[in-house]
Amino acid sequence: MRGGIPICFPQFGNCGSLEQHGFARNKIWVIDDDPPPLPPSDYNGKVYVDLLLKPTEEDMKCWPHCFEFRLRVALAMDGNLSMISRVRNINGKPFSFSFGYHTYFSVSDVSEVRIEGLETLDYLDNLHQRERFTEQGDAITFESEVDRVYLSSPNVIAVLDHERKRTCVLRKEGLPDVVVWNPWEKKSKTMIDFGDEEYKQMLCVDAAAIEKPITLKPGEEWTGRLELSAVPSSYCSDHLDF
Ligand SMILES: O=P(O)(O)OC[C@H]1O[C@@H](O)[C@H](O)[C@@H](O)[C@@H]1O
Repeated sequence: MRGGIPICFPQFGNCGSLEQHGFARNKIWVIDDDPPPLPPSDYNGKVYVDLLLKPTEEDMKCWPHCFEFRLRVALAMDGNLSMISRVRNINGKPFSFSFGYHTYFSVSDVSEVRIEGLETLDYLDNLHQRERFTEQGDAITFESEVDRVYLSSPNVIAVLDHERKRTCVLRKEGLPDVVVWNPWEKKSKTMIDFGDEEYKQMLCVDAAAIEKPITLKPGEEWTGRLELSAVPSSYCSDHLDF
């Protein structure tokens, strides 16, 4: 079974020596029982939890850098979901990492979905040895396998689901890249934790930092934010501030 928002850290994909998408998504995180409060400007009736990840001795063997990762997951009264990742270098030396919120969207029919906000951007195509192309179309639509890293994207992206008359809006900060992935029919059949037909009802649109890894000096902290909201499709894209 697949879904949710796995955290890809300290490596996105297979560009590096670590396991695919890094180790963070396969770890048990600890709940911080006494998290710092939300800033008053952000309070707005939100409920939140802070999850912490620190490297184990085993992690240090394959990635020898000491860090603290604080993930705040906040849910607002209007249903908006925010994820705030803070990575701090508590090491004596600088380190670099890549990162992604590997967000699985449930859609009515992927052939009827389009993404707005990525048109005209350059992307690396994972299906062509990461060769660089430039997006030509108006909006991104789907009729075959897609596995791309769109570069230097705007901070607002919309996933429009016509059949469901719903638009999911991604607002991001600190995350210049966007990965778009759907395995389509042939690849789905090779994935043991994925039904043969499940590609029709999903689409991954991941806010990420991949092309230019993040480097932190000792004591430095990086923040990457993602906010997801769902609005009726009639509201869409003219009202969005791309
Ligand atoms: O099977 P995994 O490790 O969860 O990865 C799924 C996909 O995740 C995407 O983000 C990658 O771009 C794809 O290349 C990859 O196949």
